[in-house]
Amino acid sequence: MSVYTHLTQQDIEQLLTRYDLGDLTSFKGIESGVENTNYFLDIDKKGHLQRYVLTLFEYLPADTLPFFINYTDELKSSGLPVPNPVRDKNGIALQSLKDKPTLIVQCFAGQHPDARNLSLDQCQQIGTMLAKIHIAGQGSALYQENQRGLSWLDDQQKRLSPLLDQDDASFMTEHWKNISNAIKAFDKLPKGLIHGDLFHNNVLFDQGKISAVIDFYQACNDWLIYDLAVTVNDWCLTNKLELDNQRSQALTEAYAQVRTFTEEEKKAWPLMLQLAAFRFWISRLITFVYPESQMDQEHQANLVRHFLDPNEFKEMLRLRTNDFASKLQ
Ligand SMILES: Nc1ncnc2c1ncn2[C@@H]1O[C@H](COP(=O)(O)OP(=O)(O)O)[C@@H](O)[C@H]1O
Ligand SMILES: N[C@@H](CCOP(=O)(O)O)C(=O)O
Repeated sequence: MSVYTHLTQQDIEQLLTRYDLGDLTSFKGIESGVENTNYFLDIDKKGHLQRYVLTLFEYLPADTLPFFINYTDELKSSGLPVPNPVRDKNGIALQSLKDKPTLIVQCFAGQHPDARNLSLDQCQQIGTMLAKIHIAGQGSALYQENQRGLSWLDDQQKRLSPLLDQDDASFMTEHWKNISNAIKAFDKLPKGLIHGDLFHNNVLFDQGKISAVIDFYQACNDWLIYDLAVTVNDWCLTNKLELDNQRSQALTEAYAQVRTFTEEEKKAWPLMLQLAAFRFWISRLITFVYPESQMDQEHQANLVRHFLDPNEFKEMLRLRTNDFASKLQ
């Protein structure tokens, strides 16, 4: 499970004294997280039980968090179902617990959709939602560099390739050379605030409708069409990891109903699918090759981490490179 930092009832009750939320009735570590430590908190306020999610950030430094707080506040103000942090009695969102930056957010109802059984309707809903997220971000003054953008990818592929077997190393180097060269031809792709990690396990559905989009901690300014490619690469797959054309069409057409694609975005689409596959191949490889690198000893001892299979994205990269049929309408 991915609860890296263990909390006692006393730890949480102490934190709650800063808020006006009510009394803790129970709490439970959330096993499904990947990056951070999350707990469900059940809190009773005058006989009314409310559930919250407490997050301790294991890697993100406190000074990066105001961006995410402000961004989710803005999205919430635009009427989108995203968890923005609860404020304490002094109006402050960002706290610290066990020396980790800490936030409490509202817990939304609903379940993650079943990865093996994503329906056309769910794909349409997420396409519409992503376009609304992009439109909502268009007027924002907020800015955050993509920490997993082109220069990070360039550094990481140099660092990783000597550690891979020869076939994988040359596959990586060659694909990166092609992708990073091809991107230079596109200098007018619309940019804005993106989610950056809109996988199905960052979305909740309740009674058939999206009830929440969560985990904005990869959000940043980057190409909007790249965000769509990240989403399609997770939501629109056959069981062989090819693009499922029906789902992909449903998702991208629903998106385009809200935000029209530019001609340059249409041309860049096959490349963006490759870039998105490359990005997650790299980030998943890092957790395999350097699983301990970002963690201190105390946390390693507590840890059974969810390892996500990098080879899925390597295979996706191979398939997307040879896929000449995928088009945006
Ligand atoms: N606001 C929320 N409402 C409901 N469930 C949530 C909320 N935040 C997190 N969760 C649950 O906790 C799990 C882990 O949260 P997530 O933010 O994805 O963690 P990580 O960044 O560690 O992957 C989610 O998959 C979801 O089931
Ligand atoms: N959705 C990602 C997991 C989160 O990626 P990270 O780069 O934010 O650690 C995946 O499935 O690989």
